[in-house]
Amino acid sequence: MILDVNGVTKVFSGRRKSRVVANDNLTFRIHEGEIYGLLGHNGAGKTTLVNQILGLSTPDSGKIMLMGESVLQSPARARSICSVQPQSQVPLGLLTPKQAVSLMGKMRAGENFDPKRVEELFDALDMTEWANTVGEKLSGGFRRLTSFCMAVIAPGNLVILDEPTNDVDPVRRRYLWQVIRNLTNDGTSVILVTHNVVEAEKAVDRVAILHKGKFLAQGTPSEVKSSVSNQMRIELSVAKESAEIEIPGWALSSYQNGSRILFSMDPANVPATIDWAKNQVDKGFVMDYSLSPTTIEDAYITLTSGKAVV
Ligand SMILES: Nc1ncnc2c1ncn2[C@@H]1O[C@H](COP(=O)(O)OP(=O)(O)OP(=O)(O)O)[C@@H](O)[C@H]1O
Repeated sequence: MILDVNGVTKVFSGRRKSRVVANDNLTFRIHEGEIYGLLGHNGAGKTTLVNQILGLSTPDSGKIMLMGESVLQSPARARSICSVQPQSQVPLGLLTPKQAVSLMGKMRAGENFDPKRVEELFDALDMTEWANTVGEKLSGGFRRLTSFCMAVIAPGNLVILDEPTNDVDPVRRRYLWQVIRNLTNDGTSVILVTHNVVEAEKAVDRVAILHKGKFLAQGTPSEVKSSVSNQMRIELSVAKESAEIEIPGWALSSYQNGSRILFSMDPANVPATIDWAKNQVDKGFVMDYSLSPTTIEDAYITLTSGKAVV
């Protein structure tokens, strides 16, 4: 096992003697070669948890063991076992991606650093063309990819990636997930910290949903989904954002975000749903629709809103 987090609680003091329970009795384990998704809204407690795994802050109670030893007893060891891509952009200044990634490789691997690995990584992410462009002239996406390469050039046993695909285009996102999967094939474990539930569903082996410091669900994406429902969902793009679509009788729950509307339904009602959706398109109320089993995004919304959404 790489990481064993047991009953970790961290409390901050807020304004006027208030207390913020940023992590509330969190327990989970990560095995070799596993990608573990940590999902949660802003302020859910993800960074607080990561900082404690890295030995940058101390739990008020509970234990964190990294590869069999307590982080508390040896925070420096924890930082050498973990490689991190922070959420904020790394200030590259006048360094090029090639210089920054090579520097990090030399710092982490010393004499074992192989410069060919930098070329392989840039090639895998289709960024060779930008390898020698100074940081301040790079787009946000290439800066993010450079920061990702710095985290994985000489990875520790546990790689922690905080929103690694922010600003990255869809094609390179796919390349990036492939690089991550290849890392895990060599036994490296990954914690993926993200708000992007849809993307995480495809990438992770197991997932935890963190909300207001507590885990609301943990397991494989299928386990988390089935803990909430085994329903179907229809997603609609309405023609006008202001359009108010009447909630159909078969809808078990509904959710609207701008021009996107989701309804959940019992699988037995799929034929009626398709007829209804075609009718909405014919009337010009709906631009298009898609029908699918409920996703982890639905489970996430249901769990974190406390409401029966799709
Ligand atoms: N040093 C601190 N002092 C007081 N409160 C803090 C401190 N650090 C975090 N908090 C509070 O703890 C809670 C969890 O914060 P945390 O940064 O861990 O959330 P997060 O899930 O990483 O959020 P985001 O996705 O926005 O980065 C928040 O309510 C935050 O205001």
